[in-house]
Amino acid sequence: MAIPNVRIPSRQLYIDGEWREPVKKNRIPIISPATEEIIGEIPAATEEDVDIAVEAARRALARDDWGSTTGAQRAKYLRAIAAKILERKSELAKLESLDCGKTLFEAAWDMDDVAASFEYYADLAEALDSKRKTPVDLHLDSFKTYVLREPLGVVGLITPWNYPLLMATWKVAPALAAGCAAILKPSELASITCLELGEICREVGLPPGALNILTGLGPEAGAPLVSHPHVDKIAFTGSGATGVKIMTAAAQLVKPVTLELGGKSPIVVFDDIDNLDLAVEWTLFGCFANAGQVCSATSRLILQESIASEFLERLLLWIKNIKISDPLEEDCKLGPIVSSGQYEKVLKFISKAKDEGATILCGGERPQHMKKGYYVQPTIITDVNTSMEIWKEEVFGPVLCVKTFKTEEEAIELANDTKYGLASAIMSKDVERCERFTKAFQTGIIWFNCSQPTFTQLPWGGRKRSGFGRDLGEWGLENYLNIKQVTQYTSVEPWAFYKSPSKV
Ligand SMILES: NC(=O)C1=CN([C@@H]2O[C@H](COP(=O)(O)OP(=O)(O)OC[C@H]3O[C@@H](n4cnc5c(N)ncnc54)[C@H](O)[C@@H]3O)[C@@H](O)[C@H]2O)C=CC1
Ligand code: BAL
Ligand code: NA
Repeated sequence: MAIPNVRIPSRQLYIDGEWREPVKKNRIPIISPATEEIIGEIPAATEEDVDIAVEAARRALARDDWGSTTGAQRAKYLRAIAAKILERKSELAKLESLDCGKTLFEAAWDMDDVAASFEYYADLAEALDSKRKTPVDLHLDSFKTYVLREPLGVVGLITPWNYPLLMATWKVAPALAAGCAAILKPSELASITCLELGEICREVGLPPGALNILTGLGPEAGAPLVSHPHVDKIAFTGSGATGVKIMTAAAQLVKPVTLELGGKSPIVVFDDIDNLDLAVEWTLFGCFANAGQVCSATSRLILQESIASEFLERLLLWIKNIKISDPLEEDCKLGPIVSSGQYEKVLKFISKAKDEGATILCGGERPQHMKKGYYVQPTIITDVNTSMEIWKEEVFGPVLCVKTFKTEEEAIELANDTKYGLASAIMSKDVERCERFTKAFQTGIIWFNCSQPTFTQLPWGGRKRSGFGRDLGEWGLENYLNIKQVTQYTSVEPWAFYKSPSKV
């Protein structure tokens, strides 16, 4: 892909189909994770802007041009958005890469996934028309009933920085498909492409207020959305700590939430694998793609003892081939961490692991050849025990910790030895064993002989401290629908529960 010359657009908040300056006129600098320089700025919304956006969303729902649309009509908007994303793919990919530091190659992948997701939910929006009203046969003469699937209302979508436009799309696309009016609050660490989604919505003529985009800080722009009485639901992806705050605030209003939080996912490798290199490559990809800043990263390698030394030797050879560079450089496979705060946090995890007695088998530091930017070498940590922080806590960086096992039972116990429950992977050629692990793994996502491939059609979400609810697939759409039952008495006979006065 030729790297286009792009300018970072200077945008305002996207409210009611227009660009609007934040009431308090505050802005937040955009800091390049690759150079540490300020490369632009984004508007910073506050409570006042949230109020204006919620009103705009409510008006959109009350207006025929959004509130009375069929799924087929909404599908046209979603397809038009997908087409614009693809038209601007190389530019958007570069903006994403500049903003969050992911490699240009991965950013381009994200843009394909974004477009595919809008197209997928366009199909589901169309299909919704025939399911909008579903009769339920009670086999009774005196009652006729049906169930309606309606848009849930005004929804608040709070998203992270690791896949900025993709994580926003996983929520925006189904919310619009369902007919909701949405307010998106992307992460202050990477909002550029989400603001461009606003421009795309404007260009395709999405009715004003159907999607509003408020950039800004979590406590200033996210929290008021959660506690706003006219926001009917919050869908969140991000850290466990913020998830707890959101659930607590939403509970005061009995507001439904879905939470996609972090993980510390295992990848279990058995000695019967046919192809060692294949397993090694998936292990690397499972932990180092997107510089390890993936909620489902398989960051605990659980390795059968009989192949441990051979496997680790191969891992070290493969790691040498990972090109660490400016993420826009061709063939870059590991870019910087998103921000100085996250960078410091990752390095602290590594030094704590050392302090606790673990061995840094490779990496563990800033790569010597990168003088600027928040780069961390791909890191493998061994001699880990299950009480160490590095075994228990999500690092969100390119850090793999390793433990070995002898028996299948031991492997299952280690895999499930975590408060999280997002994903698990198993590498083995024994299909029956893989089936046993499917049952035993306490996670919402299971990968056999791979790690991380993610498809729009399949449910995405976790258990335990990884949260609840599912993005993607038909489950993603259900998040934004209100189920309403309608029961009609069709008989002319009296109900006859009370004694009728006419008969006294
Ligand atoms: N599950 C996942 O995909 C992600 C997990 N994380 C984890 O979170 C850690 C910290 O990253 P952060 O960027 O600080 O995550 P965060 O959870 O604070 O941020 C996610 C979103 O929540 C918003 N937010 C923050 N405080 C809020 C509040 N009180 N009310 C409403 N919204 C609020 C943020 O502005 C952002 O849009 C990472 O080190 C990583 O472990 C981070 C990003 C994605
Ligand atoms: N693979 C994208 C899911 C996430 O990290 O949130
Ligand atoms: Na950024």
